Amino acid sequence: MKMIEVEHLTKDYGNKKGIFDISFSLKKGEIVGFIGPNGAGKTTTIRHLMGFIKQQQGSAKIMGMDCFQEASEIQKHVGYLPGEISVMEHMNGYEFIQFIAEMKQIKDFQRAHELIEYLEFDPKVKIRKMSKGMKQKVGLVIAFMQDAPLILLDEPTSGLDPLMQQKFVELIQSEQKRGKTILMSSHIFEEIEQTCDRILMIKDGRIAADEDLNKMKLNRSKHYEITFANKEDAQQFANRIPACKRISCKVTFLWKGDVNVLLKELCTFDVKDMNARYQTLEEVFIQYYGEDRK
Ligand SMILES: Nc1ncnc2c1ncn2[C@@H]1O[C@H](COP(=O)(O)OP(=O)(O)OP(=O)(O)O)[C@@H](O)[C@H]1O
Repeated sequence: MKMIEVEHLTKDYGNKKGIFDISFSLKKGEIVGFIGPNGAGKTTTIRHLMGFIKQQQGSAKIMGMDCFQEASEIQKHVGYLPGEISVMEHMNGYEFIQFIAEMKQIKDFQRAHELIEYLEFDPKVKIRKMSKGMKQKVGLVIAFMQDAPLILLDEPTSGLDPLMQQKFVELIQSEQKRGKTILMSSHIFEEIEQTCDRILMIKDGRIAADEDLNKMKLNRSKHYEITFANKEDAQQFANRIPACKRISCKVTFLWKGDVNVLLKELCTFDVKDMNARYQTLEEVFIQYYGEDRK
């Protein structure tokens, strides 16, 4: 059975806004990044999965259950971090976590305590006095404390500093080892690259890409930057390399073939410096799906 199964899901808000004919599924144990520009439809899709919105067409199922009709049953099995956390400002962090735990009938607080310690924040601070990042940590504790098999995270690292973003990445990696299935929306390719097996890209309310990241990593090219002793050499070399760019003595290009072919070409020139690195995931996406992917 699929953990998530979305088929032809549509919610038309008018003016070309909403989500249109969205289909995808997640198997148990998959960690999937949901990426797309502001307003693309990520939150709308996730809110359908949580049963907060009724679809106009199509269907959304979690563990075989209809997301809207069986929302309360589904929420028992799903950890959820909303994009915007609406919290009880008068409570402190711990009181709020307890309040949600009671609603979700969670009896064991061990995991919540572990997460509070891991995310390094003081849960006794009143929520109204918390920074955005601290509130986000409260939201993360709530999403993970239930030890649910499926976790939906809407912009999980928004407001977190780089150190905490890294801790978040490690948290996802350890949850994956524990067999969790996770769908997380993000604007940050690097974060998706570090944590996910698959990437779903949404644009203008439609799925624009559904790619296996490991296959994509195997297929990516290397980005070379070569500095020649003079402009003439740089130009002569550039004439032999398709789709390269030359600025003064420097030539940059992508290369996927046999590196020996490249080295043979290069040895006839006076090379001053050479840098090579794998393309980033973001660069691969720009290459496949165009500059306007965001
Ligand atoms: N209740 C609503 N009524 C009308 N339009 C809406 C409603 N909810 C969302 N929209 C519109 O639908 C589109 C998709 O919004 P959504 O919040 O799903 O995008 P998103 O991909 O999560 O964006 P972001 O990255 O900014 O959070 C946006 O244009 C938004 O303005």
